[in-house]
Amino acid sequence: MVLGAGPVGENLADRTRAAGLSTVIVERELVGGECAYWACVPSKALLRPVLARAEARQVPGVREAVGGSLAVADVFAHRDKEVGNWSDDGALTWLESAGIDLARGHGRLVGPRRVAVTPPDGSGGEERTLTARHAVAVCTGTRAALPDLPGIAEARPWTSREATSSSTVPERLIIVGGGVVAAEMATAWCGLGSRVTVLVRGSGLLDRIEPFAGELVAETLREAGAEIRTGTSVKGLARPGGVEGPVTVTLESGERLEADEVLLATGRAPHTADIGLETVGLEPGGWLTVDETCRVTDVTDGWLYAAGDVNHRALLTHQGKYQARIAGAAIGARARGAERLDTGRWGEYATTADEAAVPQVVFTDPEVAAVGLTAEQAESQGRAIRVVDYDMGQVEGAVLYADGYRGRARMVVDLDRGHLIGVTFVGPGVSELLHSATVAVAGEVPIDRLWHAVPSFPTISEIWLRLLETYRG
Ligand SMILES: Cc1cc2nc3c(=O)[nH]c(=O)nc-3n(C[C@H](O)[C@H](O)[C@H](O)COP(=O)(O)OP(=O)(O)OC[C@H]3O[C@@H](n4cnc5c(N)ncnc54)[C@H](O)[C@@H]3O)c2cc1C
Ligand SMILES: NC(=O)c1ccc[n+]([C@@H]2O[C@H](COP(=O)([O-])OP(=O)(O)OC[C@H]3O[C@@H](n4cnc5c(N)ncnc54)[C@H](O)[C@@H]3O)[C@@H](O)[C@H]2O)c1
Repeated sequence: MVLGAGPVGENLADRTRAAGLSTVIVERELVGGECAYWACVPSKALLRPVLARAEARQVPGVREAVGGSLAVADVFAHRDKEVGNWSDDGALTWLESAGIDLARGHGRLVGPRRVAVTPPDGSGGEERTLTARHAVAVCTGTRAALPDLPGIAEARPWTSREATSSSTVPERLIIVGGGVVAAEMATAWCGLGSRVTVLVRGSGLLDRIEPFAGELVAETLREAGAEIRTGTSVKGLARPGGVEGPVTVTLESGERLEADEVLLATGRAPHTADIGLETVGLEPGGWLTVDETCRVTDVTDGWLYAAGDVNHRALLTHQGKYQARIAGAAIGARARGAERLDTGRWGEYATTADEAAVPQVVFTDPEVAAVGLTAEQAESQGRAIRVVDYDMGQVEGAVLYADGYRGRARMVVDLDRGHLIGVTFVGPGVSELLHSATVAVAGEVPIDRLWHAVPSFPTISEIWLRLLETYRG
C-alpha cells in the first residue's frame, strides 16, 4: 500500500506491481503530486522561455530578433497545458494500465499495516480501512514551511504553489529566501516582467552549492533589474488594504518594503503530522528516518517504508524516484521471502547514490548543475582533496554557444581514491552536461581513465578536457 501518488509513490507502486504484488495507492489531491502540478513541471515551463530568450540574446544575429518582452499569455497557456490544466486524467490512465488500484482520499495509519482512507469532502464516499499484506510505503512529500511571522495570515503570501500557478504578473514581487525555489522563481518572474526583490537571510543565493554558482546567478539577476539583499531578515507582514491592496514587508532593521505579492520560499515541511504515525509508535510531524532500503527504522517487523521528500535524504524528484525503485524492489524481494538483500555500498538494494552522487540542476540564468560534494563538504568530512577550477568562458564550444559566455566549473578530486567526488558547473546550457559528471562520480571512474574520454570539438563538454589538463599540469 502506497500513501501519496506523487512521482515517488507512483514509481514505488510501479515497482511493487512489477515485483508481482497487488498494489493500491492512496491520494488525497491529484495523482502526480506536487512535482507535476505545483513544483518541477510548472516552474520549468515558466523558466524555459526566460532562459531560451537569455541564451538567444547571446547569439549574434539572433539577439536583435528577441529584444522584446515575452508573450506572457502564451507562456502561461503553455504552463497550463504542461500541468494538464491541473487535472490528473492522464495519470489515471497510466495507473490503470500499470494495474495499480487508486483509493482517493486522505490516508492515515491506524495501526501496523492498516490505513484508513477518508474520501474527499463532498465525494459522498465512506471511510474505509485497508490492510497491507506486506508493506506500507509513505510517499506523502512536503508542503511549504512558513515562518511564524506576525501578520502572515492577513498578508496571504504566495508559497511555491501560487508562484508556479499564477497567471498574473505582479508588478512588484518580494521573495523571501535564498534557496533553489527563491533563485528559480526570481529568474522566472523577473523574466516575466515583475520588479523582483529577493531578501536573503544569509550571505548569498544557493548556499548549499559551490559559492561561485550563487554569485553568478545573483549578478545576472541584478543585471536583469532584480534587487538581491543579503543579510536581511523579515520581522512581519501586513496587507492593510485587504486582498486587493499591496503587501508590506517589515525588516528586522525596521525598514518597510511594499510589493504587490510576497513569496515565502523558506523551505519545506513533511506531510507527516496527520498520517497516524503515533498509532505505530512514531512521532508525528517530523521527517521519517530510513535505512538504505528506505525501510523506516524502529518499526517492529519492518513493514513501513518511506521514500522521496518525506525522508529528507534529497528533496528532488529524480532522487526520490531512485529511492522508489530500490524500495519497491526490496519490498518485492522480502515478500518473496528473501532473507538477505545486497544492501552493501552500491548494492542492488542500497540507495548509495543518496549520499555519494546526488545530481541537481537549478534552472536559473545561468543554469547551475552540480553532483556530489562541494569542496567545503569534502573537507569537513576530512577527505584529502584537490580542487580544480576552470573559466568556462575559455572553452571554444562555450564561446560559440553564447557570445561573452560567463561560467565556471569545479571538480573535486578525492586524492586517496583517485576519482571525482564532486563536480559543479554554472553557465548557459550546462544542465545537459551534468549527467556526464554524475556517471564519473557514481561510477567512481578513475581520473586516469577519464583522460581517455574525449569530448567532441567544439562543444561545451570540452570543459572536461580543460579541467583534466589543469589537474595533470
Ligand atoms: C517550486 C518547486 C520546484 C521544484 N523543482 C524541482 C525540479 O526541477 N527538479 C526536481 O528534481 N525537484 C524539484 N522540486 C522538488 C520536487 O517537487 C520534490 O522533490 C518531489 O515533488 C517529491 O516527490 P514526492 O512524491 O516525494 O512528493 P510530492 O510530489 O509532494 O507528492 C506527495 C503526494 O502525496 C499526497 N499526500 C500527502 N499526504 C497524503 C495523505 N495523508 N493521504 C493521501 N495522499 C497524501 C499529496 O497530495 C501528493 O500528491 C521542486 C520543488 C518545488 C517546491
Ligand atoms: N531545480 C531543482 O532541483 C529544484 C527547484 C526547486 C526546489 N527544489 C527542491 O525543493 C526544496 C525546497 O526548496 P526551497 O528553496 O524552498 O528550500 P531551501 O531549503 O533550499 O531554501 C530555503 C531558504 O529559505 C531561507 N529561510 C528559511 N527560513 C527563513 C526565514 N524564516 N526567513 C528568511 N529566510 C528563511 C533559508 O536560509 C534558505 O535560503 C529544495 O531542497 C530543493 O532541492 C529543487
